[in-house]
Amino acid sequence: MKDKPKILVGDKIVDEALEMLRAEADVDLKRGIKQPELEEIIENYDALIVRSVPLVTEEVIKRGKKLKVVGRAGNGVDNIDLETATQQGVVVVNTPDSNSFSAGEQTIALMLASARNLPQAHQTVKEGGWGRSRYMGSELYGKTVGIVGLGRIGSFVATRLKAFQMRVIAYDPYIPLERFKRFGVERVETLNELVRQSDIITVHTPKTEETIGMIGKEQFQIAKPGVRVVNCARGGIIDEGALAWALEEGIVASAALDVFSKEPCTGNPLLKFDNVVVTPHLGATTFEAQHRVGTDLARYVLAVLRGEIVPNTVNIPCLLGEEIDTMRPLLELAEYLGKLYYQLERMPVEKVELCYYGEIAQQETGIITLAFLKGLLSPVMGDQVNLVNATWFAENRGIKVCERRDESKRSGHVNLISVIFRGNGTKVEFAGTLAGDQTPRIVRVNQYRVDVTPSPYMLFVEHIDRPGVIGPFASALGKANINIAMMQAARKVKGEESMMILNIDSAVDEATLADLRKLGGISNVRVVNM
Ligand SMILES: NC(=O)C1=CN([C@@H]2O[C@H](COP(=O)(O)OP(=O)(O)OC[C@H]3O[C@@H](n4cnc5c(N)ncnc54)[C@H](O)[C@@H]3O)[C@@H](O)[C@H]2O)C=CC1
Ligand SMILES: O=C(O)CCC(=O)C(=O)O
Repeated sequence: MKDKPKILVGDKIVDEALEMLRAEADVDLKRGIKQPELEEIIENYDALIVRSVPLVTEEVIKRGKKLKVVGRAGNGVDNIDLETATQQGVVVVNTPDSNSFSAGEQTIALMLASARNLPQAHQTVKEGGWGRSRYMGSELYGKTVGIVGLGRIGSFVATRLKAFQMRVIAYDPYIPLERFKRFGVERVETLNELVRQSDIITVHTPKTEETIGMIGKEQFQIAKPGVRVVNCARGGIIDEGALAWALEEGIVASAALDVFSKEPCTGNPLLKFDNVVVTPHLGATTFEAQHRVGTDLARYVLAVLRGEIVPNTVNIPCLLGEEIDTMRPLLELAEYLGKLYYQLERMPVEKVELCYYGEIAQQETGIITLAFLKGLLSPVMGDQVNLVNATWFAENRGIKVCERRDESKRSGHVNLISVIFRGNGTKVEFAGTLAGDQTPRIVRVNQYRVDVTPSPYMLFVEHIDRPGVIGPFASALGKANINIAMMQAARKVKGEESMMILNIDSAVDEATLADLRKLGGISNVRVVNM
């Protein structure tokens, strides 16, 4: 019996999620695990589950010799070294949709709390005071809110703030105008334009090289006096030093922060300002979000461990849940076409051209190309290659990969994947399609038109097209007790070099192969295992 996979859970996830994991795996829960311990024990685990801590560094991933998947219970993956995970073939999955409502609501809660001085007033009353005049606030009604990043959370915040009758403007150069229209948001062309017009600025981008410090001194210098800022995305998107300066200068009326460049944020200079409202990274901390995050992630991690493709895989092209089912047969076909190459040919590959014809050309083909590369490299690299690192391995082996899409049908097929391999000045071509029942079929092997269903044991035989060749070949297999399930002969020109492809029911041993190769009219016999 196969050993159960081992999963290390490095932070709190809901009990229901733990139960789901325990049904299929051995689970160790080490809430709040520290870096040195993580590095020491990670080699024992197939999967690691984290929240925004601990850091999943290069060291952690490289030491995780068995590690197949890192699950992030939440959205931001800035605590995971994605590059190393990708190189090592470790799948990184997250649950970006599961906590958006909570993070969006926290943003609005923070916005209101800081505009109305709620935490400060609360504290005064608790301490026996009253002091109503000290806590004069501002309405949201009629104000302009500037949203930086109109993704999941930004758009959630936009639609809620419209109900407050605010004017909502947004800056997000990476999304089409249609998305702004859908949420009734005015698009501004530049960040500075957003800053100039906003009474409140709220940031909702990921933390990237481009977004770190994007609201900095330059922006505070052109902002409306009395601007308020909210950061419920990632610490440092609003530059903390520049914010402290703008608070000192009285440019910023208030700031509300759920996230910090260093967390926990003990000792952060922003804490000394009365008009800075803070929470300890609570955006996703609701019962509902944690339930969704935990159970969604448990499902994804277990599926990856079973070898399935899941939505929200961060380091392969993103697929939606329902797309995966449509894609599965195409991925299988592409992998077969890849697997065929090094089993039939010896020429080193310099360039691969994948051409997607027909309906398939309308699909997101990136992942199909990955499946092809996985198939291509696995006969020479074994299990270490997977969808995640296939591109990296191909690049490292100097294989250039090009994709082309053409929506017209080719050779009468509704879908066709054609692959041309180039190297040493020569060219090899395979093509495949899906039959009506969605089973993968190989329909071209170089100049031969065929129609073959890939199977675990196959023989590709080059022979002369003349009587008395195929019969003895089949008899020799029979004598070796190897059953032929299917057989197909293809030729270009009558009487010349031809190809026969056989699906057989068991492996052929070396001695039988040697006998087959000696038969009259046979020029080459190659074994293909799919
Ligand atoms: N405080 C908390 O507990 C939580 C924080 N988050 C954080 O919230 C942020 C937003 O999350 P989602 O909305 O789910 O992400 P998302 O990926 O759906 O949206 C991000 C948007 O930012 C835009 N963007 C990227 N670079 C930009 C730039 N330079 N200028 C303007 N726009 C840019 C993208 O085009 C995209 O539309 C992330 O940083 C995430 O980690 C998410 C959940 C909980
Ligand atoms: O609660 C957490 O783990 C952090 C949530 C978060 O920041 C995220 O999902 O990006």
